[in-house]
Amino acid sequence: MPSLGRLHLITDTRPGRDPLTVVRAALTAARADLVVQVRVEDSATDRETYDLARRVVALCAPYGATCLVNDRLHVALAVGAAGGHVGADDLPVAAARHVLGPAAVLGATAREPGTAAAAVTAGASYLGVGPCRPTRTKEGLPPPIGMAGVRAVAGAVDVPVIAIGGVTASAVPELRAAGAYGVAVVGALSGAADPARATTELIEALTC
Ligand SMILES: Cc1ncc(COP(=O)(O)OP(=O)(O)O)c(N)n1
Ligand SMILES: Cc1ncsc1CCOP(=O)(O)O
Ligand SMILES: [Mg+2]
Repeated sequence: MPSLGRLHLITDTRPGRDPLTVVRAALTAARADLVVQVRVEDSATDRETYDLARRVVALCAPYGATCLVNDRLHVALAVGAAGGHVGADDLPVAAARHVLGPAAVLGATAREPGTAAAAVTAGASYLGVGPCRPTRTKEGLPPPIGMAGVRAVAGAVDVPVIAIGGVTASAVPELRAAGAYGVAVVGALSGAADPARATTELIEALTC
């Protein structure tokens, strides 16, 4: 399996956003270092999710970038995505691994070392860890775990830790120092005036 990209762009499908324009811009800057996670609103239909994911897979392919699908693993399989991401309200990790198969990339959300280690045992190939900082992008989240929380999880597992929640380029050095392998962002790219430039800044912070 190729190594996991360090910058995960999660699509912002809130009203008024233009996720495909942001994906295109990020791909030109990050190329194969980019992982695009297709994440839609809960109210989106499977058909809408499929149509978006199919387009993201096609955009990623020429760059060798990775496309994952959040929650809806049947969509991941249908569009030929590299894998998916599951959390507490989704299929259990072992069931997700069963659905996707042994070669797929499978991410799982974790906030503390015990659940993180259990997710890896169940078949997760990376962990999404957070929210590490305050964010307004998703409602109903538990309190941020901070750098100490990221460090605790990273110390407990041997798979890549992807920090999520309020991540900006300026936060990347302390996240890396805490053991994060990479970061997942919505607002840092979706809300950027120049998403390609913002992508370059994140990649430089992640690879310097
Ligand atoms: C990389 C990454 N980490 C965490 C999440 C959150 O997943 P989940 O807890 O299932 O919440 P939703 O995104 O489904 O609302 C993620 N998507 N990606
Ligand atoms: C889906 C999700 N899960 C935890 S934080 C988050 C949203 C992260 O968005 P942002 O990068 O804008 O803080
Ligand atoms: Mg989920």
